[in-house]
Amino acid sequence: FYFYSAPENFSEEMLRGKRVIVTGASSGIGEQMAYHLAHMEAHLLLTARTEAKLQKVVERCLELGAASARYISGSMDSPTLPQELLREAENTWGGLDMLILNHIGHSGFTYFSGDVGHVRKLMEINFVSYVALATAALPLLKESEGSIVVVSSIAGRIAGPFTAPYSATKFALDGFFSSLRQELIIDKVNVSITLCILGYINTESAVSAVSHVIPDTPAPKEECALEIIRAGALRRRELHYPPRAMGTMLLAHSIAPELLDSLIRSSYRLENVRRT
Ligand SMILES: NC(=O)C1=CN([C@@H]2O[C@H](COP(=O)(O)OP(=O)(O)OC[C@H]3O[C@@H](n4cnc5c(N)ncnc54)[C@H](OP(=O)(O)O)[C@@H]3O)[C@@H](O)[C@H]2O)C=CC1
Ligand SMILES: CC(C)CCC[C@@H](C)[C@H]1CC[C@H]2[C@@H]3C(=O)C=C4C[C@@H](O)CC[C@]4(C)[C@H]3CC[C@]12C
Repeated sequence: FYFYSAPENFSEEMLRGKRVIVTGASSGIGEQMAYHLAHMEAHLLLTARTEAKLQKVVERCLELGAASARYISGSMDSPTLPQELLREAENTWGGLDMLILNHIGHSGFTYFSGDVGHVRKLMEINFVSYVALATAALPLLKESEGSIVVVSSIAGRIAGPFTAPYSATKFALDGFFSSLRQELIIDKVNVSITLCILGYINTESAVSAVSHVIPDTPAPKEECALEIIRAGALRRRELHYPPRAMGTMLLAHSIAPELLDSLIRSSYRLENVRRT
């Protein structure tokens, strides 16, 4: 079924000494992934825009036991940052084992305003930079038989209201990386691609964007971060987290998409959506 067999059981030792890049590592799920990986004694190269936050995360990673930890700050709308990061990995480690693509640009939770420029910019940050990073990393990952982990969302499989530009960027990731996975298998290249389909997670940015509209309790970012690392290490095709809620949504979407759409609309506090 698969030309190589993936490991069945996860243990923290799988990450010991591994060389890992995490994007969007200054806050939220990316920050939590950095802490888990540090505890597992991985080598870390972190990135995001805010240098002051990255400095603190790197410090904490070293306290937690990271084999090494450094950062490069910059915005993913810069076309040179992906190559800069991979050059750093090659120069300091001589290779790379895992690339975790997690960053997103800011997007509101509201009716589509008609701002096409915002869509273009978000595509650049949330999608094109992922392609550029994976492209720059592929030679190193081929050598190490490493892994690419792409953090996406249920909003990248099922489109709900108020996330049109964001959803588009996440659907694009699925199209690109699912096609690339097929090509790697055809070419017998042993680099795994894991797509993470996440539900509502309790990061500061998500809670402040949607808690006035979405009454659900968000899932914990710490556990979410660990599940992403585990799925990547086990070379899984996809992660669904939280598993039961995402499983139910995806099943409902395939059986009765219109019914699910209407349930989603009726579960939101529409009167609280801020029109900009
Ligand atoms: N939280 C949730 O409910 C859900 C999250 N997800 C996915 O999980 C991932 C992480 O989300 P979450 O932790 O909530 O997000 P956060 O907003 O907490 O973190 C986003 C990270 O991206 C960085 N970032 C923002 N803009 C840029 C930029 N222009 N260039 C480079 N880096 C940038 C931020 O740092 P800085 O500002 O310093 O650059 C930060 O480190 C995303 O891929 C998201 O789509 C999926 C489903 C639900
Ligand atoms: C079937 C689904 C479309 C609807 C149900 C689940 C809803 C409640 C969940 C699932 C995915 C979630 C969003 C997400 O992926 C990422 C972000 C980016 C962040 O910066 C702001 C919040 C936002 C828009 C989340 C909002 C809440 C969403 C729509």
